[in-house]
Amino acid sequence: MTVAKGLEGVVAVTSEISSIIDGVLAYRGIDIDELAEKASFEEVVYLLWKGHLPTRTQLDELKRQLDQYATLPAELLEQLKVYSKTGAHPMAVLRTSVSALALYDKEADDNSAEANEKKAIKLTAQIPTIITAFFRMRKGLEPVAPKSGLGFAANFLYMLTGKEPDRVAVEAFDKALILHADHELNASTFASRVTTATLSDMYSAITTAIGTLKGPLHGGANERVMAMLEEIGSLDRVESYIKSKLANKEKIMGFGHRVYKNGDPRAKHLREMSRQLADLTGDKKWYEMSTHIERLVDQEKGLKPNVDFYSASVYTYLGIPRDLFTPIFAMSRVTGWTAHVMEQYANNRLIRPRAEYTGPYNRPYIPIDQR
Ligand SMILES: CC(=O)SCCNC(=O)CCNC(=O)[C@H](O)C(C)(C)COP(=O)(O)OP(=O)(O)OC[C@H]1O[C@@H](n2cnc3c(N)ncnc32)[C@H](O)[C@@H]1OP(=O)(O)O
Ligand SMILES: O=C([O-])CC(=O)C(=O)O
Repeated sequence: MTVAKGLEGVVAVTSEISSIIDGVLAYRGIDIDELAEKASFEEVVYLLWKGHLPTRTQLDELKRQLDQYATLPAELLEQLKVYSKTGAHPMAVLRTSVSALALYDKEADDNSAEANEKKAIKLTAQIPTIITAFFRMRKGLEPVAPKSGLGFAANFLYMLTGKEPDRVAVEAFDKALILHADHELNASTFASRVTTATLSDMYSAITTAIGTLKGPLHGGANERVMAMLEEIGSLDRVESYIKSKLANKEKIMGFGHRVYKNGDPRAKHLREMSRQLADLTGDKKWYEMSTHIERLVDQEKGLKPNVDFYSASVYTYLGIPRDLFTPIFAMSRVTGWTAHVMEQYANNRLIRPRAEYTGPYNRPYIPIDQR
């Protein structure tokens, strides 16, 4: 057997959803650079699920359904109140809450294409409500109910703060959601497909995916980037901090990638957004520290920033607390996960690789009294 450690280079499925070819990321064949500049998040969601861009009528209908399903079951809101007193991380709360949503959906175990399309909409609509309700309850505040007609990005910021956000914040946040929506066979998407391939249900697959995204080598890196920026604290401390981490062979969060070796095409958009928000807020510290780190890590290790690096400063400039960064990633990526779940059901085969056994052979069973 040849072992591909970490499954590097292994092509495990065929997919029509997103591609990374020669460092270019495309959703359904459309370059992410174009989508980031021209599309809205809802258009991208439709594109990922249906394979083509929506007409105005189709887009309005999707927005209507996202509004319709954004409210949470009352029982889950009660549960969230309990979770808000535990000190739990929002990703743990999101994982548990998405699993719990299945208990209140009569179609949870219906794996038909129609039921799965509806569940994809429900999950996408409800995750922002879970994140924001938990965030507010944790601060002793009442949750803010979703407001129809605001749009997905604006509604999240509204439910977070209780105030309608300004246009610049909405546009930046919408673009960040587009950039995070799908990414070929990344670890959490793969995990969701493994669960789906046993013919389990969509809620199980998305619960699996959230648990996988949470790790610091994947989506959890964005929160760690901000923790690092805060620990460094000022521009003049960047060089000694980074050089000493690298000398100790420690990883710098937000750098490196399994697939991109010459840079992640999403990072330039997030860098530019960080620059613009730094200008707008008049607080250039996080942006200047980030660009300095980027220069140093490239110079010392030849590593480039991934999607998680500049999203940290972007979300901070938008006033979003650090431990919501990965839940926000999940709130966008659930659209890609559900697209992959539906694609997997449509052409399923159990995913079951092999392991090369490296343990001992031919050992006798020793009775318990003789051990
Ligand atoms: C949305 C996302 O999931 S994007 C990725 C988010 N994760 C992070 O930002 C965490 C930091 N980055 C990493 O840990 C890695 O680059 C990964 C997990 C993203 C990719 O990992 P792999 O493809 O397995 O690469 P691997 O970890 O084997 O790294 C190869 C070499 O580059 C080094 N390296 C990779 N990333 C980094 C980093 N961020 N900082 C310092 N060194 C690094 C490794 O130490 C290793 O060096 P060595 O050959 O001297 O041992
Ligand atoms: O593709 C990966 O390995 C990780 C990543 O960038 C993503 O999930 O967006």
